[in-house]
Amino acid sequence: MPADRDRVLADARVSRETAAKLDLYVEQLRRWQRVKNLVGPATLQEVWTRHVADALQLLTLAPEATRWLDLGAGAGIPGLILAIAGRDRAGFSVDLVESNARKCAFLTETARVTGAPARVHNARIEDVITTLPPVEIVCARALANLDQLLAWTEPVLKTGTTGLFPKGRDVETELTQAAQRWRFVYDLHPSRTDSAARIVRVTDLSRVDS
Ligand SMILES: C[S@@+](CC[C@H](N)C(=O)[O-])C[C@H]1O[C@@H](n2cnc3c(N)ncnc32)[C@H](O)[C@@H]1O
Repeated sequence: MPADRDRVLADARVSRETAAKLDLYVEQLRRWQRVKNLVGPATLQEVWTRHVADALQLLTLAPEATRWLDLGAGAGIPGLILAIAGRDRAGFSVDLVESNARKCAFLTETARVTGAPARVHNARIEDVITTLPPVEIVCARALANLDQLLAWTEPVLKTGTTGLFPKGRDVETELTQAAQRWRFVYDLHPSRTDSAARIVRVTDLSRVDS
Protein backbone atom coordinates (compact mmCIF):
# COMPACT_ATOMS: atom_id res chain seq x y z
CA MET A 1 0.00 0.00 0.00
CA PRO A 2 1.40 3.46 -0.81
CA ALA A 3 2.62 5.67 2.06
CA ASP A 4 0.30 8.52 1.09
CA ARG A 5 -2.70 6.20 1.51
CA ASP A 6 -1.65 5.39 5.09
CA ARG A 7 -0.96 9.04 5.90
CA VAL A 8 -4.31 10.20 4.49
CA LEU A 9 -6.24 7.56 6.40
CA ALA A 10 -4.36 8.27 9.64
CA ASP A 11 -5.03 12.03 9.29
CA ALA A 12 -8.72 11.42 8.63
CA ARG A 13 -8.98 9.04 11.61
CA VAL A 14 -11.45 6.77 9.82
CA SER A 15 -12.38 3.33 11.13
CA ARG A 16 -10.83 0.18 9.67
CA GLU A 17 -14.14 -0.57 7.92
CA THR A 18 -14.30 2.89 6.34
CA ALA A 19 -10.65 2.63 5.26
CA ALA A 20 -11.52 -0.63 3.50
CA LYS A 21 -14.43 1.11 1.71
CA LEU A 22 -12.16 3.97 0.63
CA ASP A 23 -9.72 1.34 -0.72
CA LEU A 24 -12.65 -0.10 -2.65
CA TYR A 25 -13.51 3.36 -4.03
CA VAL A 26 -9.93 3.81 -5.28
CA GLU A 27 -9.96 0.31 -6.77
CA GLN A 28 -13.23 1.08 -8.59
CA LEU A 29 -11.85 4.39 -9.84
CA ARG A 30 -8.75 2.70 -11.26
CA ARG A 31 -10.83 -0.07 -12.87
CA TRP A 32 -13.41 2.24 -14.49
CA GLN A 33 -10.75 4.76 -15.49
CA ARG A 34 -9.32 2.24 -17.97
CA VAL A 35 -12.47 2.36 -20.04
CA LYS A 36 -14.40 5.45 -18.94
CA ASN A 37 -11.72 8.11 -18.35
CA LEU A 38 -13.32 9.58 -15.24
CA VAL A 39 -10.52 11.80 -13.89
CA GLY A 40 -7.34 13.36 -15.27
CA PRO A 41 -5.12 10.29 -15.83
CA ALA A 42 -2.04 11.88 -14.19
CA THR A 43 -3.99 12.55 -10.97
CA LEU A 44 -4.42 8.81 -10.35
CA GLN A 45 -0.77 8.51 -9.37
CA GLU A 46 -1.56 10.69 -6.35
CA VAL A 47 -5.15 9.63 -5.91
CA TRP A 48 -5.04 9.55 -2.11
CA THR A 49 -3.85 13.14 -1.78
CA ARG A 50 -5.32 14.74 -4.91
CA HIS A 51 -8.75 13.20 -4.53
CA VAL A 52 -9.40 11.35 -1.25
CA ALA A 53 -7.72 13.78 1.19
CA ASP A 54 -8.87 16.75 -0.88
CA ALA A 55 -12.47 15.59 -0.40
CA LEU A 56 -12.18 14.51 3.24
CA GLN A 57 -10.85 17.88 4.37
CA LEU A 58 -14.34 19.36 3.79
CA LEU A 59 -15.62 17.32 6.75
CA THR A 60 -13.36 19.28 9.09
CA LEU A 61 -15.13 22.51 8.03
CA ALA A 62 -18.58 21.14 8.81
CA PRO A 63 -18.06 18.33 11.31
CA GLU A 64 -21.67 18.29 12.55
CA ALA A 65 -23.38 18.39 9.13
CA THR A 66 -25.05 15.20 7.98
CA ARG A 67 -26.96 16.26 4.84
CA TRP A 68 -24.72 17.18 1.90
CA LEU A 69 -25.20 18.01 -1.77
CA ASP A 70 -22.36 17.77 -4.32
CA LEU A 71 -22.89 19.47 -7.68
CA GLY A 72 -21.04 18.29 -10.79
CA ALA A 73 -19.88 15.27 -8.80
CA GLY A 74 -17.89 13.69 -11.64
CA ALA A 75 -16.22 10.57 -10.24
CA GLY A 76 -17.62 11.34 -6.78
CA ILE A 77 -15.14 13.98 -5.69
CA PRO A 78 -15.86 15.19 -3.11
CA GLY A 79 -19.42 13.83 -2.65
CA LEU A 80 -19.08 10.08 -2.89
CA ILE A 81 -15.88 10.08 -0.84
CA LEU A 82 -17.70 12.07 1.85
CA ALA A 83 -20.60 9.61 1.75
CA ILE A 84 -18.19 6.70 2.25
CA ALA A 85 -16.49 8.48 5.17
CA GLY A 86 -19.85 9.32 6.75
CA ARG A 87 -21.53 5.97 6.19
CA ASP A 88 -21.39 5.00 9.88
CA ARG A 89 -22.97 8.24 11.08
CA ALA A 90 -26.70 8.25 11.75
CA GLY A 91 -28.65 10.14 9.10
CA PHE A 92 -25.61 10.94 6.96
CA SER A 93 -26.48 11.32 3.28
CA VAL A 94 -25.09 12.95 0.16
CA ASP A 95 -27.04 13.89 -2.97
CA LEU A 96 -24.84 13.82 -6.07
CA VAL A 97 -25.86 15.77 -9.18
CA GLU A 98 -24.04 14.90 -12.39
CA SER A 99 -25.18 15.39 -15.99
CA ASN A 100 -22.90 12.79 -17.55
CA ALA A 101 -24.61 9.37 -17.67
CA ARG A 102 -21.31 7.43 -17.83
CA LYS A 103 -20.12 9.11 -14.62
CA CYS A 104 -23.50 8.46 -13.00
CA ALA A 105 -23.16 4.75 -13.79
CA PHE A 106 -19.82 4.77 -11.95
CA LEU A 107 -21.32 6.70 -9.01
CA THR A 108 -24.33 4.39 -8.68
CA GLU A 109 -22.28 1.20 -8.87
CA THR A 110 -19.57 2.46 -6.52
CA ALA A 111 -22.13 3.71 -3.98
CA ARG A 112 -23.68 0.23 -4.11
CA VAL A 113 -20.48 -1.73 -3.54
CA THR A 114 -19.22 0.59 -0.80
CA GLY A 115 -22.61 0.89 0.96
CA ALA A 116 -22.27 4.69 0.80
CA PRO A 117 -25.44 6.66 1.64
CA ALA A 118 -25.45 8.54 -1.67
CA ARG A 119 -28.31 9.34 -4.05
CA VAL A 120 -27.30 9.90 -7.65
CA HIS A 121 -29.22 12.39 -9.79
CA ASN A 122 -28.35 12.10 -13.47
CA ALA A 123 -29.47 15.61 -14.32
CA ARG A 124 -28.42 19.17 -14.96
CA ILE A 125 -28.07 21.27 -11.82
CA GLU A 126 -30.33 24.03 -13.12
CA ASP A 127 -33.12 21.50 -13.77
CA VAL A 128 -33.13 19.90 -10.29
CA ILE A 129 -31.71 22.34 -7.76
CA THR A 130 -35.14 23.41 -6.50
CA THR A 131 -36.47 19.85 -6.28
CA LEU A 132 -33.77 18.24 -4.11
CA PRO A 133 -34.20 17.43 -0.40
CA PRO A 134 -32.98 20.17 2.00
CA VAL A 135 -29.27 20.01 2.88
CA GLU A 136 -26.94 21.67 5.37
CA ILE A 137 -23.97 21.86 3.02
CA VAL A 138 -23.70 22.28 -0.74
CA CYS A 139 -20.27 21.71 -2.27
CA ALA A 140 -18.77 21.63 -5.76
CA ARG A 141 -15.17 21.09 -6.86
CA ALA A 142 -13.76 22.11 -10.24
CA LEU A 143 -17.20 22.86 -11.64
CA ALA A 144 -17.43 26.61 -12.40
CA ASN A 145 -16.34 30.04 -11.21
CA LEU A 146 -17.81 31.38 -7.98
CA ASP A 147 -20.30 33.69 -9.72
CA GLN A 148 -21.79 30.72 -11.62
CA LEU A 149 -21.75 28.52 -8.51
CA LEU A 150 -23.71 31.17 -6.58
CA ALA A 151 -26.19 31.47 -9.43
CA TRP A 152 -26.78 27.70 -9.43
CA THR A 153 -26.95 27.40 -5.64
CA GLU A 154 -28.97 30.56 -4.94
CA PRO A 155 -32.16 28.58 -4.16
CA VAL A 156 -30.41 26.57 -1.43
CA LEU A 157 -28.00 29.21 -0.09
CA LYS A 158 -30.97 31.56 0.41
CA THR A 159 -32.55 29.06 2.79
CA GLY A 160 -29.67 28.78 5.26
CA THR A 161 -27.51 26.15 3.59
CA THR A 162 -23.74 26.73 3.68
CA GLY A 163 -21.60 26.50 0.52
CA LEU A 164 -18.13 24.93 0.58
CA PHE A 165 -16.27 25.53 -2.67
CA PRO A 166 -12.65 24.43 -3.15
CA LYS A 167 -10.87 27.04 -5.27
CA GLY A 168 -7.46 27.56 -6.82
CA ARG A 169 -5.06 30.46 -6.88
CA ASP A 170 -7.61 32.78 -8.62
CA VAL A 171 -9.95 32.81 -5.67
CA GLU A 172 -9.56 36.55 -4.95
CA THR A 173 -10.43 37.42 -8.56
CA GLU A 174 -13.47 35.14 -8.41
CA LEU A 175 -14.62 36.75 -5.14
CA THR A 176 -14.32 40.23 -6.66
CA GLN A 177 -16.23 39.19 -9.76
CA ALA A 178 -18.97 37.45 -7.74
CA ALA A 179 -19.40 40.52 -5.49
CA GLN A 180 -20.64 42.52 -8.50
CA ARG A 181 -23.81 40.44 -8.58
CA TRP A 182 -24.08 38.89 -5.12
CA ARG A 183 -23.97 39.85 -1.44
CA PHE A 184 -22.66 37.05 0.76
CA VAL A 185 -20.70 36.29 3.89
CA TYR A 186 -17.56 34.23 3.31
CA ASP A 187 -14.37 33.01 4.88
CA LEU A 188 -11.35 31.37 3.29
CA HIS A 189 -9.67 28.22 4.55
CA PRO A 190 -6.27 26.96 3.41
CA SER A 191 -6.37 23.67 1.54
CA ARG A 192 -4.51 20.87 3.30
CA THR A 193 -3.58 19.28 -0.02
CA ASP A 194 -2.45 22.25 -2.13
CA SER A 195 -0.69 25.30 -0.68
CA ALA A 196 -2.00 27.54 -3.50
CA ALA A 197 -5.63 26.50 -3.03
CA ARG A 198 -8.37 27.72 -0.68
CA ILE A 199 -11.80 26.55 0.34
CA VAL A 200 -14.44 29.30 0.30
CA ARG A 201 -17.23 28.95 2.83
CA VAL A 202 -20.29 30.98 1.83
CA THR A 203 -23.47 31.85 3.74
CA ASP A 204 -26.23 34.50 3.65
CA LEU A 205 -26.50 34.91 -0.11
CA SER A 206 -28.65 37.60 -1.69
CA ARG A 207 -28.60 39.59 -4.95
CA VAL A 208 -26.95 43.00 -5.04
CA ASP A 209 -30.00 44.42 -6.82
CA SER A 210 -32.60 42.87 -4.49
C1 LIG B 1 -14.33 19.16 -14.14
S1 LIG B 1 -15.50 17.99 -13.62
C2 LIG B 1 -15.23 17.95 -11.86
C3 LIG B 1 -15.73 16.68 -11.26
C4 LIG B 1 -15.48 16.51 -9.76
N1 LIG B 1 -16.25 17.45 -8.98
C5 LIG B 1 -14.00 16.63 -9.44
O1 LIG B 1 -13.61 17.57 -8.76
O2 LIG B 1 -13.24 15.75 -9.88
C6 LIG B 1 -17.08 18.85 -13.73
C7 LIG B 1 -18.25 17.88 -13.73
O3 LIG B 1 -19.45 18.63 -13.68
C8 LIG B 1 -20.39 18.07 -14.58
N2 LIG B 1 -21.27 19.18 -14.97
C9 LIG B 1 -20.94 20.30 -15.67
N3 LIG B 1 -22.01 21.12 -15.82
C10 LIG B 1 -23.06 20.49 -15.18
C11 LIG B 1 -24.43 20.83 -14.98
N4 LIG B 1 -24.94 21.98 -15.44
N5 LIG B 1 -25.20 19.96 -14.30
C12 LIG B 1 -24.68 18.79 -13.82
N6 LIG B 1 -23.39 18.43 -13.97
C13 LIG B 1 -22.58 19.26 -14.65
C14 LIG B 1 -19.55 17.51 -15.72
O4 LIG B 1 -20.20 16.47 -16.40
C15 LIG B 1 -18.31 17.02 -14.97
O5 LIG B 1 -18.44 15.67 -14.58
